Amino acid sequence: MVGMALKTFKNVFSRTAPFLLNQTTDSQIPVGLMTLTSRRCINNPADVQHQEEHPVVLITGSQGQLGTGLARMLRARYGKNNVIMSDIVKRREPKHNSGHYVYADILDFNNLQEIVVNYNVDWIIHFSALLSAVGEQNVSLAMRVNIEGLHNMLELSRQYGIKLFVPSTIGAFGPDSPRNPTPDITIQRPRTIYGVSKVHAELLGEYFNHRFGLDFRSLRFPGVISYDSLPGGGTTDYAVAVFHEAMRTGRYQCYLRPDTMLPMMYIDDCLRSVVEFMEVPNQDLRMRTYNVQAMSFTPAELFEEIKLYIPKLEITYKPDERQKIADSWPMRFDDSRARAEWGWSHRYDLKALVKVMFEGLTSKFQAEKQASRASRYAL
Ligand SMILES: NC(=O)c1ccc[n+]([C@@H]2O[C@H](COP(=O)([O-])OP(=O)(O)OC[C@H]3O[C@@H](n4cnc5c(N)ncnc54)[C@H](O)[C@@H]3O)[C@@H](O)[C@H]2O)c1
Ligand SMILES: C[C@@H](O)[C@H](N)C(=O)O
Repeated sequence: MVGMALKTFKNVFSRTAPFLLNQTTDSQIPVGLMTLTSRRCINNPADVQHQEEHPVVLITGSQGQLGTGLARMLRARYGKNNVIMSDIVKRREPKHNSGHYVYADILDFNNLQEIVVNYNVDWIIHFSALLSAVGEQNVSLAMRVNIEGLHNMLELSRQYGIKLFVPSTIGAFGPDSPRNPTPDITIQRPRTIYGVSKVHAELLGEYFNHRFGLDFRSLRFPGVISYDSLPGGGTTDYAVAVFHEAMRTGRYQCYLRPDTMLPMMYIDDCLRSVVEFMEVPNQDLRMRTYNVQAMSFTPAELFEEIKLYIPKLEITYKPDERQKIADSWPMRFDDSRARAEWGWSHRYDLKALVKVMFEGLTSKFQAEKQASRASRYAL
């Protein structure tokens, strides 16, 4: 009886003040409650009215290409107050039509603890990262954000019993991997710091799962294409940039060769995959990391499809350092295990992607024009 009571106490206690129980040598982890009282205050945690039946989700790096859309999707599903967006930059969307937004530097463990405790976070969607092209420009920063930041997320999630999602990428494979198709489990020897940091995340996450029981989940995404948010400096960005340039100027200079085939996905499919994957019961997952794929195309194939909308589109090619990265990545993903084991299926193929991009950008540009006309009249 006493043993059981102690165990129950320990379980409850380890969720409320886990850093007092865990033996750790990590200097970033506070040694007592004093550290919490000295931290700066986050915005109105007292206002939080969670819908108890739904998880409270913290999104890191939420101002990037994927974060804003995911927050919208999760708020519609779990309630506005159950989703805490965070980043180190100011929010893009107007304050009045969004929910909680807090400053969170993923390199500041104490700040993360404060947020997790004050908002009673159940899930973390860890989006903060430096992408492939930007990472190669600043390897030290990429190592800090993508590797040290990931360590903080794992430790935080372990200590507070949080379900953790960390996206991986086609960039987690390298020239030694089979490229067409690339299966879930194969050789992974990437040649970018981005790819190395993602393999590191996959392996550490899986280790924390089998060693500590952490509910770690990861999906390897292809290049993600969206019209209402811009990509943050990856090798696949051309497939977004061409739509903007085609509609604004009728011209585009591509930094990849016309025959460079890469896996791609429309953002709605990508974000839906996160939600569906996170909702799979833990015991039903056979792996912690899965490939997900929608389509594969070359720049030449994409531009042909775009020319159905803009026949006079002028394309030139000037491959740069990103070509080498793309040449080492998968051409096609084998995502048969995600389809068979938890029901993944994409909805957008190349034709549907190009259609939705043109429709979305047309409305976006019209709205921008109207807003700028209105502000001119207001002066
Ligand atoms: N977009 C894609 O095509 C794609 C494909 C595969 C995987 N992914 C992965 O999905 C995740 C989200 O990608 P994205 O395209 O939205 O990235 P992004 O570059 O658009 O956004 C990343 C965000 O991280 C934030 N950030 C940087 N340093 C930070 C720090 N120290 N603390 C907190 N936040 C910090 C940035 O401010 C930015 O808002 C990344 O992990 C990325 O590797 C993206
Ligand atoms: C593929 C993906 O991880 C990202 N869009 C990049 O190119 O870096």
